[in-house]
Amino acid sequence: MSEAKKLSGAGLRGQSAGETALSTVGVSGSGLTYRGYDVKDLGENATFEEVAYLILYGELPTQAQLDAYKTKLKGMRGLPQALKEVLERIPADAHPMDVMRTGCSMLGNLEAEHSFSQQSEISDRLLAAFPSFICYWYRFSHDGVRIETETDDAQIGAHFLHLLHGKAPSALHAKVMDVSLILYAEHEFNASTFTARVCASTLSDMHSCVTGAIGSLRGPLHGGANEAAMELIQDMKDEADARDILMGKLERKDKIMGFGHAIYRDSDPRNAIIKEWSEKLAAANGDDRLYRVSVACEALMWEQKKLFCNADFFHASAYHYMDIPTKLFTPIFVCSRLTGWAAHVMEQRSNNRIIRPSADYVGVAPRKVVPIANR
Ligand SMILES: CC(=O)SCCNC(=O)CCNC(=O)[C@H](O)C(C)(C)COP(=O)(O)OP(=O)(O)OC[C@H]1O[C@@H](n2cnc3c(N)ncnc32)[C@H](O)[C@@H]1OP(=O)(O)O
Ligand SMILES: O=C([O-])CC(=O)C(=O)O
Repeated sequence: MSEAKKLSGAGLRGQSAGETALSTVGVSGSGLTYRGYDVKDLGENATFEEVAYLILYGELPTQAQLDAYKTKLKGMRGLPQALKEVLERIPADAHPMDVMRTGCSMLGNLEAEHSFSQQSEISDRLLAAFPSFICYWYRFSHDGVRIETETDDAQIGAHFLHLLHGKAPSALHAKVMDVSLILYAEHEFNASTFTARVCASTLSDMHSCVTGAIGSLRGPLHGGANEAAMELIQDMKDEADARDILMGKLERKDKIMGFGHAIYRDSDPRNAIIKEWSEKLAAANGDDRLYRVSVACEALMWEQKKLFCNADFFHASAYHYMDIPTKLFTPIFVCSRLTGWAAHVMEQRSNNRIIRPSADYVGVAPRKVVPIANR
């Protein structure tokens, strides 16, 4: 078993910022559990709706609870007219993460959280509505169509692909989306979740917490890495080309997106799972170039830097094989991580003290204001 990564230095690394009962990350160097269940076990033996229920409500559902939950979520997919009008005004060249942020914020105006007793309803509503509003905006701004966001798909992953492509996905694509949503659902005190918790600690509303979290997830050092990884691999012709491109980047000391992790030491347990599905998609697709160059990148990064793929790297090829436009990669992460964010907000609220750390002052010594005419 590997040792835990040495955690110290800037970025609050290694400092406990609170307690959580939601997940463990890299407790023994690698490994990820949601409420005590290994993510691999969940990926193999549960669906995303079961995992969302586990994260938001504390236990895996019974069949009756799951059926009722799926029916409930299905009934919450519609968008208010005012939100559609806002989405229609956002230009096609906007970043979809900005669309998510605006959509979440707008829904907070239309369906505000007036009391914390509404927190579970609001979380379920966001979980159901996120795929609707990213696809509504995308299809309107790119194809000029106003889609109907209430599909009959039982699961969120299939529903997303259906809205995006205008037809129900294959069983393989629906399965991969479902697993992907499970992998991205929760990850302890990562940057976006911590953003949500800081916001929650002021006793703010759920939509504000989630809107802030979306902003944090957008950056390429966090969720935005899956898009950046796609941009890296998309033009690699073959394994040799992949090695040349990466060596050049390493010589220039560029960051390679989709590699490394703040907590894990020698692997991210989500990588092996999505990598396997990417390989299956490549085979089904009949063109495995993206998969092969990704494997070559993985080998070279380990050989040269002892850096491993995080959850984002093989998601790039997997999503591409399912015809998902690159700029929608990080919004899918949002559709999943909403579960973790919302559960952390609820956990923070249940035992709250405002999060307000201190800073080490490194500025100038105390001084007097010089009258403006003498400066
Ligand atoms: C779902 C997710 O959010 S997973 C993370 C997604 N983000 C990325 O893939 C972006 C690329 N990766 C990174 O920038 C980093 O690895 C982070 C942000 C994830 C973690 O950052 P840190 O905890 O500061 O990394 P860590 O302490 O392990 O870095 C050790 C060294 O490896 C280098 N390093 C880490 N990751 C990379 C990388 N992807 N490419 C090149 N060098 C890297 C660091 O620059 C550092 O070098 P230094 O000691 O010379 O400064
Ligand atoms: O934990 C982190 O720092 C980033 C990450 O992998 C995640 O949020 O899924």
